[in-house]
Amino acid sequence: MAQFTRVSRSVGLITLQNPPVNALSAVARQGIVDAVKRALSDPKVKSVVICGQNGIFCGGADIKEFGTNITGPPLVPMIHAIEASNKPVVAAIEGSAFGGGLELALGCHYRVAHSKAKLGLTEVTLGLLPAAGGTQRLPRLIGVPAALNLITTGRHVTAAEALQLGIVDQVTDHNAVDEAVKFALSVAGKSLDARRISTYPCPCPSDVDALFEEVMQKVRQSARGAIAPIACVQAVRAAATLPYSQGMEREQELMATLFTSGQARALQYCFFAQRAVGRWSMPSGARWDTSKPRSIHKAAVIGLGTMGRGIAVALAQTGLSVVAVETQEKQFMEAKKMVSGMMERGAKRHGTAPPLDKITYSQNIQAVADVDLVIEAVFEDMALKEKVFQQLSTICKQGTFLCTNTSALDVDHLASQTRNPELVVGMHFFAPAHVMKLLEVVYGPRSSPQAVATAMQLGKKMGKVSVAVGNCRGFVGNRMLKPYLEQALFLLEEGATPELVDGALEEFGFALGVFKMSDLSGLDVGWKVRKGDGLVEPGLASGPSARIRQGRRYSPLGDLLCEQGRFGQKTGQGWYRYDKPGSRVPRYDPWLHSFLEEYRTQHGIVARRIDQQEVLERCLYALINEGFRILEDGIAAGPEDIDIIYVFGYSWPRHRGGPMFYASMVGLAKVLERLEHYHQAHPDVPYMQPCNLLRRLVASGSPPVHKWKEAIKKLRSQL
Ligand SMILES: CCCCCCC[C@H](O)CC(=O)SCCNC(=O)CCNC(=O)[C@H](O)C(C)(C)COP(=O)([O-])OP(=O)([O-])OC[C@H]1O[C@@H](n2cnc3c(N)ncnc32)[C@H](O)[C@@H]1OP(=O)([O-])[O-]
Repeated sequence: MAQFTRVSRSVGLITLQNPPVNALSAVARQGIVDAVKRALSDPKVKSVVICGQNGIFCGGADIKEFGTNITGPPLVPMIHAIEASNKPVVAAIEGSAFGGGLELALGCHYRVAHSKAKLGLTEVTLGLLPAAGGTQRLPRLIGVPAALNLITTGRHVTAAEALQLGIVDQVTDHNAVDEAVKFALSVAGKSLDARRISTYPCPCPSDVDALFEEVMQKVRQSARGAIAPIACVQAVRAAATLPYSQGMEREQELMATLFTSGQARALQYCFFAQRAVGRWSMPSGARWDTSKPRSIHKAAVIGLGTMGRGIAVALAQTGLSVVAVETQEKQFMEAKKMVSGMMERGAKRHGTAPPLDKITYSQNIQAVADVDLVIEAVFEDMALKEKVFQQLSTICKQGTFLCTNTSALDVDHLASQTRNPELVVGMHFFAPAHVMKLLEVVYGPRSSPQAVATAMQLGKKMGKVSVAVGNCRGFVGNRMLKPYLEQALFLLEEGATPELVDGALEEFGFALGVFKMSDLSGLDVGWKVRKGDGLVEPGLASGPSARIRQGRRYSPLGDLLCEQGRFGQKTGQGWYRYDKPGSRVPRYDPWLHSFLEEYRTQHGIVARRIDQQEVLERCLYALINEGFRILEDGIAAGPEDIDIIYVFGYSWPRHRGGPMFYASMVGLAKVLERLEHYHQAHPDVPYMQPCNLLRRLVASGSPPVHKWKEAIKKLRSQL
C-alpha cells in the first residue's frame, strides 16, 4: 500500500509501504494510484514527494507476482499519470531504487538521492528488460551509450555516479525525504515542460547503426546465450530511432517474449534460490533461525599456498584480524609478498586503503593460540591435515572453531582428531578465494549447529554466497563434477575432440568447456588425487584391463598427459597448446590429436561421429544424476542448494538456473529415459544408472522443482 500525508502545508507525501523492499505489488500499485489522485485533486497540495518506508525507496516490480495472474493497475499508465501531473513530483531515493523502482523515479519530474543510495535497471539479471518505460526514458535522460551500459548489465550505480550521469538532480548526506520536501517546495508552481523525460528527444549518436552493431556484437559475446541482454539492446535502439510511443510499443513486445521465456523463469528461480540457501537446515533438525552464531573477531589461516593466500585476503578485507601461518620458509616469504600485492590491487580497484595491518604473519603454528576461528588450508593430504588438526586442538583456546578448506576429504575424520569435534566444519572456498563468491560450509555428523551458523555468518560477512552441505567425498560441487569430467574423457576415447566437447559446453553457456577449464586449473591436481586413490597405472598399457579400475570403466587419458609433463596452462601444454607456459589462449594441438588416434588404435577403439547433443546429454545428465543421489543421501537439503553451488562455483550458466532446475525444464522423464539409454550402452559406468529418487519423482508425476523438497520428504517417509 501507499500512505498519503500532507507535510510543510503544501507538499503531498506519498510513502510506499510494502516491506521488506517496497516492491510494486498489485496492492502497492493501487495505493500509489489512489494517493497520486488524492494529491492531484487536493488544492492545498502544490507539489508531491514519493518515498519508501524504512529507508528503501523501491525494489522494483514484485517478482513473486511474475508467473501468476497479475491483477491491479499496470505500472506503465501509473507512471505516465505521474509524469503527466501538473504538480511537480519529486522522488526521494533512499536505500535502493531498482528496476521498476527506478522507472517510477524516472516518471517523476525530479530525483533527490541519499549519498548511500544505489540505483539500477536490474531487470536483465532476472531475464527481463525495464518494461515500465525504462528503456525509453533512460537513454533520453543520459544518452544512448550510458543507458546501454546500465540496462544491458543491470549494474548498480552509486548516488554520486547517478548524479554525474544525470539520473538524479541532487545528492544529500542528510535525510533524503526532508531534502526532497524542501526541493518540492522550491519547485512548486514552476513549469514542468522541460521535466517530462518521455518528451525529450533521444540524444542520438551520428552513426546509430555502427554503434548498435558494435554493442550488439559485444553483448552477444558476453551473454553466453542469454537472450535478455540482446532484447535490452533492441529496446534501446527503438528509443534511439523511434518516437516515444512507438518505442514503448517495442519495449512491451520485447518484454512479452522475455516474460514467458524459460530463461526468465531460470533467472528468477536463481534470485530466490540464492536467498533460500541462507535458510539452511541440517538433518538433525538444526536450522538457521534457531542456531545462534558466535561473533568472530580474530581468525587464522594455516598454509599460505594459493588457497590460503586468497582466504587470508578475504578475511582481512572483511575487517577481521588475521594470523597467517606458513611453516615453510620459501613459501612464507613468497606468500607475504603476494598477499600484500593482492590487497593493494583490491584496494586500488575499490578506491580504499589496503588492510595490510590486519594480517600478522608467523612461521609458528603456536601463533594461533588466541584466535576465535582457524581455517586450515594446507596441502590436500589427509596425513598432513590430521597432524594439523591434532596440533590445533591442543594449541587453540577453548571454543575455537576449527575449519578445513579441504575440497574433498572427510571432514568428520578430521573432527575425530580433535578434542571437540563439534567445533569442526568444512569451509570450502573456490579459487581465487578472495574473488569467487561461493562457499560450501560442510557439516559432519558431530558438527554443532553453532559451528555451522558461525561459518555461514562469516561467509556472508565475507560477501560469499554460503551453502550448508553434508559431508561426503567431494561434498556437492566436486562430487557432481567427477562423472562430468569422466564422461568428457570417455567421449574423447570414443572419437570426440577437446574442441568438440568444449564447443558444445560453451554453446550451452559455460564460460569454459571442461578441457579448457582443466588446463586452467592444472591437470596435475586430479592426477595426484587419482594416484592417492590407487587408480594410476604408469605407461600406455593395452588390453581390456587398461581401461578398467575397480571393476568400472576408467580413462587413463589424463594420466598419460601428466606423464608427458602436460599439466595445462602452467606448462604450456595440456588438452591444448599455449604459446608459452602461463599463457592463457588455448590453441589447437596437432600432437594431441595424433596422440588420441594412437591411443584409440592401441586400445582397438574405432572412432565414431559424436554430436553436440550426445556431449551435452552424457556430461550434463551424468552430473545431474549425481545431483539426485546427493538429494537422496540428504547431503544437500534441496535442489536450490545444488543449483546455487553450480551457478556460483562452477560457471553453470545462470540463465539455465543450475543443473537441477535445468533437469526440471528438460523434463525429468526425458532425463530418465536418456540416462537409461546411456547406461544400457555403457553398463560399465555404474553412475549412469538412473538414481532411485529420479525414478520415483518421475513415477509421482515429475513435480516442479519447488515441490521436490516436499516430495523427497514424502518419499523418505515411505521407505
Ligand atoms: C507484464 C508485467 C509488466 C511488468 C513491468 C516491468 C516492471 C519492471 O521493469 C520489472 C522489475 O522491476 S523486475 C524487479 C527488479 N528489481 C530487482 O532486480 C531488485 C531485486 N532485489 C534486490 O536486488 C534486493 O532484494 C535489494 C537490493 C532490493 C535488497 O537487498 P537485501 O536488503 O539484501 O534484501 P534481500 O534479502 O535481497 O531481499 C529481502 C526480501 O525481499 C525479497 N525481494 C527483494 N526484491 C524483491 C522484489 N522485487 N519482488 C519481490 N520480492 C523481493 C527477497 O526475495 C527477500 O525475501 P525473503 O523471503 O526474505 O528471502
